[in-house]
Amino acid sequence: MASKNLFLLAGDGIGPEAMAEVKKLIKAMNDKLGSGFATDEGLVGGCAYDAHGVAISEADMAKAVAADAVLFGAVGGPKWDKVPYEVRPEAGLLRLRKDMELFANLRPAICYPALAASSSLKQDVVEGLDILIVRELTGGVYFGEPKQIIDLGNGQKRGIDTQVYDTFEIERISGVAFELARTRRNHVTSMEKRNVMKSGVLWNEVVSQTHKARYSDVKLDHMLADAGGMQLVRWPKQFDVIVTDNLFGDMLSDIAAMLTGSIGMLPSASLGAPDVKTKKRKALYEPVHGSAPDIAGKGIANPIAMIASFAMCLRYSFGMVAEADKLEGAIAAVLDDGLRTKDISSPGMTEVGTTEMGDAIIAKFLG
Ligand SMILES: NC(=O)C1=CN([C@@H]2O[C@H](COP(=O)(O)OP(=O)(O)OC[C@H]3O[C@@H](n4cnc5c(N)ncnc54)[C@H](O)[C@@H]3O)[C@@H](O)[C@H]2O)C=CC1
Ligand SMILES: CC(C)CC(=O)C(=O)O
Ligand SMILES: [Mg+2]
Repeated sequence: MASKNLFLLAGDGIGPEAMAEVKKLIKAMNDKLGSGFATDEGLVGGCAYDAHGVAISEADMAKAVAADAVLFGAVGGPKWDKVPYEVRPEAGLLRLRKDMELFANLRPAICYPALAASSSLKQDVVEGLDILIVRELTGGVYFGEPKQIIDLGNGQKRGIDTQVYDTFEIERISGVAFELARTRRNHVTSMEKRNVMKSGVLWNEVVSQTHKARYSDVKLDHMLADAGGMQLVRWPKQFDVIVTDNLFGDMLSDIAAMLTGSIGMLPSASLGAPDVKTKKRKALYEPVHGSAPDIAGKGIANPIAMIASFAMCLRYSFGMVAEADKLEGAIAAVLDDGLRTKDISSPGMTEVGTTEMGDAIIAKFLG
């Protein structure tokens, strides 16, 4: 069987702790199921800066581009707060997204039945929740130029970021959202701020045109992004697929994370366009959370977001749908058994560390 080449970038903070659980899972799949994964590892973020003075080396960038899929942990932390902006840890992740042209970031927020009572929201608000945020990932204010701080010479400085979207960027991300909606509950909500932003006006127009031209069978709603944030915590089950820009998608998915119990639960897939000849798409899989410096090194991080990101990798990069379903089922089953990391723990549950949670999920998956 041809190898499935995975490039692992664990990063900083809890990144390596969560990635360790996925490495155990990959080894178990190779040893017990003959899954045929070949892995290589590189440095990204603060650890890459410490080693090479950049947030990702050219050699590791080349490996990421060449891999069938990249698994990414998390980057950043207070240790690197003062490094030059261009080489800050987060720049490594942004470069991966941009250079690999990973324009579509899928962030599913699913409330596992066992966690419905432990959300900070009322049980009936989150029970059965299954929404998908489709975040545009290579445009908007994260990448728009100019992006600078200028000295105004009067004791004042001016910080500038630029929100830019072209028609094709909005068209292709809304196409992804409509296609995915057709496999779900056939409903897309587009979020922008057309009341204050020109890019929001264009976003709204292009999503509507794309809908009319190719996806009129899908229900489409438009919502201002601030109201969308409010509706997400008021009655999130009104949504199926949310499509939004890079910045709003970042913020709305952190909000959605708390509907599921913890940000330690939310996986994501960042996908490029399918290659015209091979149909393969570049892909990077990462938890929605960051490096969590406050809990790094304590062995208490929730590895579920990272493991569920690997499940998305099985599904989207390798077509291993049965294995992906089984892995997601193993996560649900372990939660049903009452196992909880600290972030999702509640009275009467069995609190476990990162390693125990990983081991339990792997055992269920193989069992
Ligand atoms: N994709 C990435 O690599 C991201 C990196 N970051 C970076 O991470 C650093 C910390 O950022 P924060 O704003 O604190 O966000 P964060 O997501 O790292 O942490 C926010 C809170 O959630 C908790 N948390 C996060 N993941 C968890 C997990 N798996 N299990 C249990 N608890 C978890 C943390 O302990 C913390 O209290 C910053 O340098 C930031 O730039 C932030 C977001 C994404
Ligand atoms: C570059 C990242 C640190 C931004 C972020 O928070 C995210 O993509 O979730
Ligand atoms: Mg974020």
